[in-house]
Amino acid sequence: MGCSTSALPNSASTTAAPGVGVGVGIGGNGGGPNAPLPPLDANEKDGSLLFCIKLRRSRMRRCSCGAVTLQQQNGDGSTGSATCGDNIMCNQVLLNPQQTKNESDYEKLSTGKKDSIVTVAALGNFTHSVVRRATGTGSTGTSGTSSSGGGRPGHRKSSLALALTPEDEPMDVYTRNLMDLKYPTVLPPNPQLKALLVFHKSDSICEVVTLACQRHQLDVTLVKSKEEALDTLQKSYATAQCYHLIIIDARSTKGLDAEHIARTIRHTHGHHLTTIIAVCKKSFFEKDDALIALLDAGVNRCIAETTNLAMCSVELKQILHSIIRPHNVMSTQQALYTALHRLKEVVLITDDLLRIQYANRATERLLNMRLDEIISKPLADIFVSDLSTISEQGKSIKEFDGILTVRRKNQEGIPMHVRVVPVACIGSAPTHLIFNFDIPGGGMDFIATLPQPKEAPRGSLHSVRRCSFDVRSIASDGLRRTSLAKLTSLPLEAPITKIINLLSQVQENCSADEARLIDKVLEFLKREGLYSPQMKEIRTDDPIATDLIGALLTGPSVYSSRRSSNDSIIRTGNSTRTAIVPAKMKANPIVMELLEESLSWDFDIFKLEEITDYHPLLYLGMEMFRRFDVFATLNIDENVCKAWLAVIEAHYHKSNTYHNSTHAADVMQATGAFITQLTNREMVMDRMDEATALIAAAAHDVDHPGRSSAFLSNSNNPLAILYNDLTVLENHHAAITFKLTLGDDKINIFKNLDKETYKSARSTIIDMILATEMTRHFEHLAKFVSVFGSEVEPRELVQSEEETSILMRRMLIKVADVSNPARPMQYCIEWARRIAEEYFMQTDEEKQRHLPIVMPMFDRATCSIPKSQIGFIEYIIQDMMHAWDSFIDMPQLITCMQINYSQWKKYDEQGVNTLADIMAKQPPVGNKPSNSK
Ligand SMILES: Nc1ncnc2c1ncn2[C@@H]1O[C@@H]2COP(=O)(O)O[C@H]2[C@H]1O
Repeated sequence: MGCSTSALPNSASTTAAPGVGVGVGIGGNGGGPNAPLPPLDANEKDGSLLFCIKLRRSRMRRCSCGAVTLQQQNGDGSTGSATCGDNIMCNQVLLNPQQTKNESDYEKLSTGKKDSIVTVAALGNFTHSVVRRATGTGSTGTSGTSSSGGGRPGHRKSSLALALTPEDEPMDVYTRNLMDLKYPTVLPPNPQLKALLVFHKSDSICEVVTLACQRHQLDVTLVKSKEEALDTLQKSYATAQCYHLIIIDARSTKGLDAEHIARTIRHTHGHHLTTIIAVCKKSFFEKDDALIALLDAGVNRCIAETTNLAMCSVELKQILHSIIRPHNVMSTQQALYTALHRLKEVVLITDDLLRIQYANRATERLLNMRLDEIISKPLADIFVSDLSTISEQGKSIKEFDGILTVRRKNQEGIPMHVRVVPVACIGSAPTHLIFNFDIPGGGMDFIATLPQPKEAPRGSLHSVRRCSFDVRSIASDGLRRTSLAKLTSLPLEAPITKIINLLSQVQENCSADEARLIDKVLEFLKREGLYSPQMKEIRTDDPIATDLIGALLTGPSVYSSRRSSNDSIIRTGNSTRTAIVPAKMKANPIVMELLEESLSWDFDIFKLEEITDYHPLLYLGMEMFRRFDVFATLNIDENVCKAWLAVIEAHYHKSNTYHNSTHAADVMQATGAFITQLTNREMVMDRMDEATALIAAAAHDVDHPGRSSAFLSNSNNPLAILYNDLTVLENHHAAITFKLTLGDDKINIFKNLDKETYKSARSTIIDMILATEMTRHFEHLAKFVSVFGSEVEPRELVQSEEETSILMRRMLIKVADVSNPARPMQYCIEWARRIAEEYFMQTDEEKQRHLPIVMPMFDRATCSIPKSQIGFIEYIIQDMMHAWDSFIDMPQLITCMQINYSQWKKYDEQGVNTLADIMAKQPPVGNKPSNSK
């Protein structure tokens, strides 16, 4: 738990911000404790001083004297406010735009000298009121005499100064400096800055850092361990708070692993703009490796330890200026993008070579094109008019204003009034040109009368830009979906999506009552069951592909009629396997070296299998758990996780050539790689989602008997009886995972979760494991494509954001489960060999026991492995990989898949068919799996 600074020594000395907020603008005030009031400037008349109040919608406002004023927005627009204190002159008064009309309201608030509202100024979207401040004795200069302010008597905080950093600025009061006006940007949010200090002991260095933070009016929380730090961040996330600055003690790795903490924080949702500082030993600065490792882990700056408060304070001040302030400003760009995107006016931005870099939604509508048809195109493609004048003008940094004819898709040109503004982003030559189109007749009505693009995803190329969101917010980020545009071209759109699209369109133009009814209809239509797959017709003359695809995608009923009378029951996994946890697992340097690459797509899982003596899941699992901080998320000891992995691994059958613990480790590895890529794309899953995804991956095939569900049904296996032939294996994998886990306290990784969290984790894990069942493959894929590739907002297609997240997690594990055809070729071939061998063994047993033969073509004597792989890729893998790549942006999946596909085609042409043929061409990777249990 984090301890508040009140527990720290000297925490009381936080009141003043010495030497900051030098008054250089309107109403500037030195702001230091003893700073004199600034001289009157040209704006002052009759002893009055002008200053700015930015009007905001928030209800709680802090007056500069430190008290909080409550603003009540009344229905009629008037504002009822409480004053800040007992007869104290308040030098900020909280106004809304309506209030500015009513000076008397304001006067009522100022119970001392009267301030008055002089004018209202508008800057961008924000309205500012210029307020004439009463001066003279008893005025604001002495407001600090209030006991409510918490400031020293006579001290006036820097609230009226032109603040240099947000922390210098008082809440809700901004003055704009010249740079802001010249290079307009959205002013950053201006909350109380919070610092999280991670020091494992409160020594003199920690004390000095704390004091320096307090000097700069940071709200400090001190924690002593990585777990506490992450816990505090997680809690702050839940309460929509944030830490702007995190300072980690990096002086020794004994107490804290600063590098790991920094990396974890940096990968945690919402922390890409958090400033992370490492306090290092002075000696670290003599050699660069330790510091570079910290910086690579996401630390913004390393500072040397010091017991000198002044030095530390200056260092901190520089950080506030040069990192935190720009980060705060950067964080506001999202608002600008959103505003631009939603603008009814047509805005388009090109680079200096007139290639389109950005187009807002209105541009799509105007041009009747989808974003992927617009972005990166030469501007000349969308104009009939000659553009040479513009480019000439652009080079000499002049604006253009004139009539140009725009070419709509498949239509004749439309003359438009176009204004072009060149902008220089770096250097003085224009790097970008902003195009603003005036619509003839004005307004959006004109655009609405134009035929609209049929399948335009409502997004922009900025989907690829870094956007802050987690999977749950996918629904609210229209931008994100552009890269999914190509999904709509997959032949998988469920008819239901079309219906919802049409109804949503009708809804826009109907009465309120009709709209309500349509809402109800939509609610029904969004229910899960209606997303029956529009299954791709299997058009293949190849009997092997037909066999395989049929067996994978069809339910058990097909086989039930083929049951033979002399079916027997096979024994399924032994639930009392003993797990051997290698005692020295950490000490093996070869394993550790290999695991360094454990998030890479070409990770050698077969080598891991070999060097861990068939314990790849234990080693890989611990590495994944460590990397994704599962121990902290589950609040569980590492040894419990280790024991859990060992038991789960022991319940995978070594005798299976494919469905063994190496496959589980492989799926877990792919899951880790996908989570990392989602994080890179800032589509962050929360920590619990990551943990449950990894657990589901590790356990998703546990106790697999090496035979398919159809085989179990055909052979009256007790599991098939238990689960009524429905999703037999996956139900068993999920059930046995929890049976094993809950059955032994020593491996119960969930034991420290509260009831609700456990319930939700359990449900996620079960859902993910069940999603690996192939009979619902097209259903899952169709829904994923429908929701993430649709032009309709995802939230309009699903019941809830949680459902969106579920769809994503299902696809994640599905792709991980059958990612082997998209792995580097040598691994892909080895997996194909292993699955073929397992299928052959099933066929052998079916023959031997006179059971129906589920895949007759998978006979070791005759089967063509390349043909089976070609079919598998064409019918199962290809569309799914494209869909997933569109979502996650991992082009190597597609590249590998295409290379493998070509290789299988080549083998097929060469007549390289049987396992023996393949082996001759491509010897197995790693050790051959043992065939004995
Ligand atoms: N390379 C492959 N070739 C053929 N079938 C495969 C291949 N990889 C995975 N599968 C099948 O896809 C199924 C996915 O779910 P399972 O792991 O239960 O069982 C898997 C295999 O039956």
